[in-house]
Amino acid sequence: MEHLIVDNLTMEFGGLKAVDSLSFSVKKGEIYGLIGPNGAGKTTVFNCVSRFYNPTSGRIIFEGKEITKLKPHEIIRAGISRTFQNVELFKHMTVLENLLVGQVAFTRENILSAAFMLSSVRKEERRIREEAMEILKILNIEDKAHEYASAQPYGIQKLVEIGRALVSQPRLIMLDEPAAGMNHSETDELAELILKLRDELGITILLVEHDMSLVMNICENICVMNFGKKICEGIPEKVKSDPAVIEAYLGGEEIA
Ligand SMILES: Nc1ncnc2c1ncn2[C@@H]1O[C@H](COP(=O)(O)OP(=O)(O)OP(=O)(O)O)[C@@H](O)[C@H]1O
Repeated sequence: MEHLIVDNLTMEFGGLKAVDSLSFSVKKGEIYGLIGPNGAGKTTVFNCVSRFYNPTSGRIIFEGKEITKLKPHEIIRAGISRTFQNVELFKHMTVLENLLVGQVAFTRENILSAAFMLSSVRKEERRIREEAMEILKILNIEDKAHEYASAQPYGIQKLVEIGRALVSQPRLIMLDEPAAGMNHSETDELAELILKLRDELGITILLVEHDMSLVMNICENICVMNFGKKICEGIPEKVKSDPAVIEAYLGGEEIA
């Protein structure tokens, strides 16, 4: 079943078509890679799907419903969340608090009852904390829960960023260069984590990443972009040996 369909998407900035008539679809439970040289348009696609950008034309369909006109917070409620290229944590909060920020919006209780701290609200708070701790367990960083985010090495901060994207219980998560700045062993652990998110939580993964060995190892299908357009799509073996892909990457990153 198609989980996410990007249909003929175009995003123009002035005269520049950052995304140019792009179509691809991601199946439910798939790990799908979106790759391409610097400036190819990958992050712009994420920004269109998460509705930070208003696409110039085209449609985005999630679970059979068109989401092209939804607002960013409605996208999260619809079941899609994302991470960003640069880690943007609240550095003076603990790791756990970073996951709890913004959670009030998701509770079933209203602000007025929260003000009186009704027992149902306290229960709701407890539930949210327990869920956040569960996420930290999945990420294998529950022992860091009460430490400051800023005290963590970069690799852990990137996991906290993924944790924040998980609190809304997404059915599809878009990861924007999660391995950037990670060393080899951190990247291997990240690969295991992404597989776990898919296999154990059933989350569909859309991955933008420059680390080609990570992409080739865990993605089932890959869309390669260059200058906003799709130049190749398919399984890793096909993409790796495609002449247009090799040409696009010449002088850039090597394809593992
Ligand atoms: N808000 C914007 N205003 C103007 N141009 C933009 C904007 N966002 C992106 N672009 C341009 O769109 C093109 C695609 O950028 P984008 O960041 O999507 O590429 P990318 O494939 O994610 O690159 P990288 O791998 O370097 O992150 C670039 O030429 C970029 O300068």
